[in-house]
Amino acid sequence: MASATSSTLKTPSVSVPQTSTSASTNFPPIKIGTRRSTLAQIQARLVEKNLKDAYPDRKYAIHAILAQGDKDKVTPLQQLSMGENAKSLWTGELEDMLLKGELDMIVHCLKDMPTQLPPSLAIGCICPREDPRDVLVVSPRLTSICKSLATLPEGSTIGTSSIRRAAQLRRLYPTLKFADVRGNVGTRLAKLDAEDSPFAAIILAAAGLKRLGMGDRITQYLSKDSGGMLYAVGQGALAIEVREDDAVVKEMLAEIGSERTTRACLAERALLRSLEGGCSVPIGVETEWKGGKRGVATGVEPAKEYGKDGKAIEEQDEEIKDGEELVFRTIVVSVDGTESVETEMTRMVTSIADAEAMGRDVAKALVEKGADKILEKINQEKQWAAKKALGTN
Ligand SMILES: NCc1[nH]cc(CCC(=O)O)c1CC(=O)O
Repeated sequence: MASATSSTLKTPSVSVPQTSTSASTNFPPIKIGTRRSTLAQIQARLVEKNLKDAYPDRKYAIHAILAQGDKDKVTPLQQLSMGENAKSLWTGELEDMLLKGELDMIVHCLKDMPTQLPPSLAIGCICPREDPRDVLVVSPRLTSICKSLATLPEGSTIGTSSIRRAAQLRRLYPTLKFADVRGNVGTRLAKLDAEDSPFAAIILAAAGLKRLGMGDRITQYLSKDSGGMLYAVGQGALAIEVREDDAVVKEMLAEIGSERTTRACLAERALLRSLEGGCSVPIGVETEWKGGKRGVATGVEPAKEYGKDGKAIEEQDEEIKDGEELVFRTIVVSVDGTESVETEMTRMVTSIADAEAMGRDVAKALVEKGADKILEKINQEKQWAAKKALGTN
């Protein structure tokens, strides 16, 4: 992000108070909401810093709120996120506060945001994406002999609560076992490191570890070409939720959003929205901008380094170049890993509408290849499991 001195303040179309008159500093602070975890608070500070660089004369205040999903550590995630609860579990309180004006924006991991937001709330911007990949973190007991999924001892137990992660790995590594591991990133690492830990390794998002300054725990980066794993829709990107009618805050956020990340992530979310029937869909994606004038393949957001304080070390948010195309890969896998459907599509994406159309077309391509049958079966199994848990079956 631009530093405070070098940032170019474009003339906003609405009046964003930002001049260095004494009046502007008297405006109430912009209230930034976030969850209470260390990672959530680092992410909120990152957004605050980017806003400060663009609008140095405004004041900001971070409100870290304990979410329902953080309080309940017992109920299995799959169950907590069923039906009615799906939308409010992590963000319900924060959204209520935003609607009441007690907050002006909420910083979210885009991955955790439902594809449909409550009425009168909207995504104000999507910030430059961190590394979107999943990673393998091997137990310290094994790191000297195991550097990858392929070299883990047969029968090893991998900690992950994500059916997307487990299903993709079952497909390629049928001898591995999987078990739930819950809690924030620090808790999961502690469970892996414990003397009596049942886990040989866990799977985490690179983005969270890097933002926490714990990138040194990464044993293997996973991708289609390494380990055969595609990431979750929106993984690695931060999204800012706002009141739809708050023109001032939206205008401010336009300064810190990323065109590249926004188009790639909105394509991913349009795909998910097209496929889901009320339940979360275990789908892996990989999006990448390729070609154009630079002529080199780059990630969605070229590798950006974060310091231990979570601040971006290097500025990196170039516009999309002429001729650059979005490569969009997907996989849908049955829970047991025995059935799978994959697609790859490459297209010029010159607007958000283009991006969303591409996402919908990718969904069609997946359905044509039979992904709907895999998803239908998963939804049936989930509903059955939920009924059983509630004692109605
Ligand atoms: N499901 C929890 C969650 N939500 C976002 C991240 C990581 C950061 C990100 O994707 O932006 C994580 C942790 C993880 O999956 O390892």
